[in-house]
Amino acid sequence: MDIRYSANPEHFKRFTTEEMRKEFLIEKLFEADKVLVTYSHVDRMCAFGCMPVSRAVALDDGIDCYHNFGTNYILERREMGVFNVGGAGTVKCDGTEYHMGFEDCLYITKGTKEVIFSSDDPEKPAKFYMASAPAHCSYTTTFIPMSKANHRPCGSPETANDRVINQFIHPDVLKTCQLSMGLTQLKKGSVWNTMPAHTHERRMELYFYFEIPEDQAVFHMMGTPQETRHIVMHNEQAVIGPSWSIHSGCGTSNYTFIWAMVGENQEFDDMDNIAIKDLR
Ligand SMILES: O=C(O)C(=O)C[C@H](O)C(=O)CO
Ligand SMILES: [Zn+2]
Repeated sequence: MDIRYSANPEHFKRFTTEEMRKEFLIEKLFEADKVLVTYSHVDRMCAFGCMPVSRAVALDDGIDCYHNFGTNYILERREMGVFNVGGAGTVKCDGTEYHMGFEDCLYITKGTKEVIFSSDDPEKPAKFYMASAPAHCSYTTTFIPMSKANHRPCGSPETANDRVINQFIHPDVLKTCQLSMGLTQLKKGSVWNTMPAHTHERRMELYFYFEIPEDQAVFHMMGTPQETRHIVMHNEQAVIGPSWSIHSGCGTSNYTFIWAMVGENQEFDDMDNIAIKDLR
């Protein structure tokens, strides 16, 4: 398991490119028949990736659960959101199967003992991207297709940020302890996400970028609004955004990303918006 301790904004000012990447970038989430996990000490958010190819793979495959989480199974005191960003596949939660196509989402409640991933076709394996945070009560495991999400169009072609924010794990859709998650799609020709930028001292945020063409990249902006830096991201990579940092990106093409937030509240619009002219 890859463990990340949190950096503060004063130290961040002096980070080299390599130090920034080591601290915040999650370079690899998918490897055939493995579960890859990054455990961030920012709000104890974890990013998981599982790509089952030749066999069904359990969530705790290769993970010493008691050593890393101090519990008997991973979701004993955690909740989890799952998005499929690959071919069709199935997530089995304590015996109940959820068949998931591309960009379908599943919320898995705290208390789910066994989670097993499989792909319909090894030639087109499913890729399950997951975010998980501590939870203190159980809600209902819920399958959320794109049709059930809240859709919030925003931006415009003139400012190259025409996009739709799709809120899947959100208080208007279902109850969770603290996790909220969604997927933002940029229109062709639009390259900026989350611009104008914001911070939210009340929540951290994890971004997972996908549908970035092989030869393209996203420049993910981080740092305090007065002291910004960037991390170059390639397809299917994630980045940890502490509460003090802006989180915005500019691609060399359009792309899609999944955001996941945890913290003090679940108020999506509780943001400290920053005017573009004030960014440094
Ligand atoms: O494109 C956007 O803008 C977003 O998707 C914003 C994220 O959802 C976010 O940062 C929520 O706090
Ligand atoms: Zn945000």
